[in-house]
Amino acid sequence: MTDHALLLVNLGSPASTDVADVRGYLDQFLMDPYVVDLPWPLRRLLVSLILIKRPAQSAHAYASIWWPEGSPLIVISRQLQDTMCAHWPHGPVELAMRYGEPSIEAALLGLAAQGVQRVTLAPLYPQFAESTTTTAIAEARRVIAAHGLGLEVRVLAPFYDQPEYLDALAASARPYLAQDFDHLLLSFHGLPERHIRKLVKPLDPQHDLRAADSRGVRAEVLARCYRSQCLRTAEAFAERVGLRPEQWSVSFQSRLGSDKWIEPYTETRLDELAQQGVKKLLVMCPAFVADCIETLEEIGMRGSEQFEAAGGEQLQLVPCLNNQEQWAAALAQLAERADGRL
Ligand SMILES: C=CC1=C(C)c2cc3[nH]c(cc4nc(cc5[nH]c(cc1n2)c(C)c5CCC(=O)O)C(CCC(=O)O)=C4C)c(C)c3C=C
Ligand SMILES: [Fe+2]
Ligand SMILES: [Fe+2]
Repeated sequence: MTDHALLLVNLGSPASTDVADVRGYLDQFLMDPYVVDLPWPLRRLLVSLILIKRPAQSAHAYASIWWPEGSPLIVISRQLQDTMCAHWPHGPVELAMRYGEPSIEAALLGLAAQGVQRVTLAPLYPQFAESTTTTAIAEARRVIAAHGLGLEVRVLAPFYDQPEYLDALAASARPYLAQDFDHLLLSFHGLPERHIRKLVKPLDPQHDLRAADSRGVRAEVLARCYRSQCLRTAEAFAERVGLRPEQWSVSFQSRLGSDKWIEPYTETRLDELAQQGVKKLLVMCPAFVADCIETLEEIGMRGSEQFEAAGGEQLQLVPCLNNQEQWAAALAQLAERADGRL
């Protein structure tokens, strides 16, 4: 059977580092109601305000990490797509981005035109958020309905606690953990607290968005709480690699706007750790399966500078899973048993 495709989906990047391209990309991204969850007029106003200064700042940041072949996120995702072909015997392996190119629409239309009957949709986000997982699924659903595509789709659920993902993460980190280091910071992408509260409050009005660990979180709450899933990933990872509690901590990066985002903030932790005497800091970003502007520029460049200015000696960024063989094999196993509905 060669009519069962695997569709890898990640977030996306601007087409180039030109300010106009970055502005168009940010506009598409931030006008997504799953990302800025405000009614359209307020969303339009807020995003237009953000788009006054942000495109130039982001274009500068993208330019500092851009590769000759293009955006690291897209280039690495293409490499993973190639590697996955050897792990997916059921049909083509395609790549799509939620924003920008290659689009989910083009990918699904292309697969349908090739005679594909079934698609396993794999949003490449280990932890669940509406601003990542849900919007990717919603876009696939929209495309299929709009074009009347008769595709049978299965969805890979968030895999924050799945042994294959955690084992790949542990294997990728071990060479770095074998070196001399004082502390490991697991920096996850942040999220406005509101995004979590609206999903979790109806299930558990008392749910603690400042909790230090994920112990005791009920399964149905865990399934909706991005922050608890990040903590669960970190706890399971630390156990796998045998870290003592004082050797690691969790933080959340990339805050945008003036809303309250989940804490502790990575920026704050970088200063605190340096002030506590940490000299050699390792940073991993397990919410990202591919290196991107958020890891390479925000942590690897700006985070390093901040840590050193605060008295630290060296911040070493552990690369994301990227195109590592163990990760590709893990993803194939996860995709094989994907059974979520579109
Ligand atoms: C890993 C999961 C991600 C979550 C959750 C997420 C939420 C989220 N992001 C923004 C705003 C921005 N994110 C940007 C880049 C970006 N975000 C993710 C992943 C998650 N985002 C990735 C993989 C990337 C990298 C893209 C790349 O091209 O390398 C950006 C653009 C860059 C910048 O200007 O800083 C913005 C803006 C919000 C508002 C949000 C939740 C509400
Ligand atoms: Fe983001
Ligand atoms: Fe939680």
